[in-house]
Amino acid sequence: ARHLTTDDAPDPVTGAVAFTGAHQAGIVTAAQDRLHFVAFDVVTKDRDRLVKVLKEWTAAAARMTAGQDAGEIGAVAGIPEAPPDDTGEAIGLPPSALTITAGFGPTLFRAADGQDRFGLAARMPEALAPLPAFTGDTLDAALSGGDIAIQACANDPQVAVHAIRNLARIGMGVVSVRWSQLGFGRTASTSTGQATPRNLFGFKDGTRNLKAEEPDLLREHLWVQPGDGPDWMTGGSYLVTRKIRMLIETWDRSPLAEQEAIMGRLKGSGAPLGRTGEFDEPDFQAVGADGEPVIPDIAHVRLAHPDTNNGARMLRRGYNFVDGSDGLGRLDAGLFFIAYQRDPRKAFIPVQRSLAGRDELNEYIRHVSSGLFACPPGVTGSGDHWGSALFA
Ligand SMILES: C=CC1=C(C)c2cc3[nH]c(cc4nc(cc5[nH]c(cc1n2)c(C)c5CCC(=O)O)C(CCC(=O)O)=C4C)c(C)c3C=C
Ligand SMILES: [Fe+2]
Repeated sequence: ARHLTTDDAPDPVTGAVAFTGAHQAGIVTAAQDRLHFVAFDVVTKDRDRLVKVLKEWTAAAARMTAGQDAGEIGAVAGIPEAPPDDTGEAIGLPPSALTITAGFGPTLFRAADGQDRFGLAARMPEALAPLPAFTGDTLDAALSGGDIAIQACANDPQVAVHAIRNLARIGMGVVSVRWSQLGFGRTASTSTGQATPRNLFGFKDGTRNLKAEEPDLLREHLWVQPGDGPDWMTGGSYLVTRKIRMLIETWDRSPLAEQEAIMGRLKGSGAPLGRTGEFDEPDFQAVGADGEPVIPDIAHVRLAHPDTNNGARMLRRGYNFVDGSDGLGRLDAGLFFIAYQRDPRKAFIPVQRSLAGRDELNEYIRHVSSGLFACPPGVTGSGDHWGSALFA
């Protein structure tokens, strides 16, 4: 089991990440290479049926993260007359550092028409108020929101997909898939032991991130603290997802120096402009021989920096995606942005407001989907389940 400072390293022998602990795994866990993310709509009005699924999901998630079949009988050991309690495509595959992380969306607490669907409205945290609209948003409602989100991350795509598929199977009749996203390359490091990966613009992404080895910063910026809101969220974290289409063909025709000015960092090393090392502090005061700031005023890293945003910090954990082509001769590619934080009103919202109006990057990106979810603390033992304190 993990402690407050959370050591989420996979077991050296089995490659499994512990499922139980003070916090959910899959947040500060060293970002795995693959993602399958799903947002569900709850299609029942029956609160007991919903809680039953949450219990079954928790048991299945505990089993799958340990490398076992989703159900106790397994994919091939049951009676021939019944559908198996596991779908089988992960037979023989190791745990692959699978983590399964659950969150609850605003609409679970209160429907768009104000209806208190499951008697939870009084328990909705203020921090879960729906995100505001941002300048330039081109969101697709069908790809946004959702009552319950499940993030499955693993180092094998088949293991991540198997996890989501089996939870969807177990939830049939109670939840239905609203939207889902595959991601193939992490775009962030969440541990100082990890090399910084690159996004599809070719830049190192995740250099300056909250990392597992900084417990004081995690307490301040990542984990919900006692007194922040309803008790059921203490030890949890708020998840923001944004599917961001990247116009990579346009980007690929822009000069290297322009790309670096837009990001505010060098493409090769990832160093801030004017410095040499990836982890050097950016110098936002430095002025070049031409009298212009070395890091332009509209550079992404300046606009996203805590100094520009009242100290705002978040743990980014996104993935690259390519969803085929768009029918116009271009790849449908981008970044599935994932950020966890103690309070989105003090992190994602102000930072995105700062970016939305001014960031030069906006010429090359489109936000097409948005999600906000309250991820409760970790489950602590065999009697516990996702949402136990919320539904108590
Ligand atoms: C609202 C939050 C953010 C969105 C949306 C976002 C989109 C986005 N970012 C990149 C590429 C990079 N971002 C980098 C740093 C960075 N980005 C955000 C926030 C959002 N980015 C923050 C808070 C930071 C860190 C700022 C800091 O503390 O210095 C970087 C630099 C490397 C790094 O530090 O990670 C890159 C590169 C893309 C391509 C993108 C949308 C598609
Ligand atoms: Fe960014």
